[in-house]
Amino acid sequence: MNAEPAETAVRARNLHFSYDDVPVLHGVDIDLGWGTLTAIAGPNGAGKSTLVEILAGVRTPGAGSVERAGQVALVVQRPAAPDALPLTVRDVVTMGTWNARAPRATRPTRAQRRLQVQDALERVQLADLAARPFSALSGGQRQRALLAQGIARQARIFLLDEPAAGLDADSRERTREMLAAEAARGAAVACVTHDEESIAGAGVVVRLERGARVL
Ligand SMILES: Nc1ncnc2c1ncn2[C@@H]1O[C@H](COP(=O)(O)OP(=O)(O)OP(=O)(O)O)[C@@H](O)[C@H]1O
Repeated sequence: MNAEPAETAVRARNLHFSYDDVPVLHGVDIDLGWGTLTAIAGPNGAGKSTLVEILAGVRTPGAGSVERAGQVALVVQRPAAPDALPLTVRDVVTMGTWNARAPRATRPTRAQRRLQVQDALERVQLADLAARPFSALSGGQRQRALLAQGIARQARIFLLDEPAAGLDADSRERTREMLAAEAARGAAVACVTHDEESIAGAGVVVRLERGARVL
């Protein structure tokens, strides 16, 4: 059953973007559907990361529009958080439950937050590593911890930027399974990927070449 208010989670139209004066996106349209796993494929430099950052709202397009029908979690493999910060994996996931904007009466209690965090850690198979320093995780594990942070935050739109290199086959498979599971729960999931199996397993494949959609 799909209880979401709209079929489209993210709707972007006619996106243009330039770094300084170098145009890298030329009029890209993309829709991400609830309950759908979308693979964003294409050669190096095609503009995939830039597109995902615009969809997530961390970059502003030079022209075009983006509508989001839910909260977004952007998952990158090498987050900007300095490695010197003594955060455990559980701390990072718990940060997802801080919502200063919510009225006090609707904020989860400490016990509810603990359950949300535990559920999120289990869904990404990191419960065993919860007490580890976040900085000691591998790239794939960090990616899963950030996915868990989004789950704990109850984000319904997950955008992942997976670099070409760095994940072994087992890690790629785990990530694939988790993303498919979140999509099966009704989330909108989009993943930049060079992994043929991820592309084959996605419900929708979007392909960018030189800043334009070819699929
Ligand atoms: N911060 C930046 N400043 C200037 N140019 C940039 C910047 N980031 C990316 N670019 C350029 O914009 C273009 C698109 O880059 P982007 O990272 O979006 O592509 P991509 O498809 O994600 O590539 P990859 O598969 O290699 O990650 C490339 O030509 C890149 O060199």
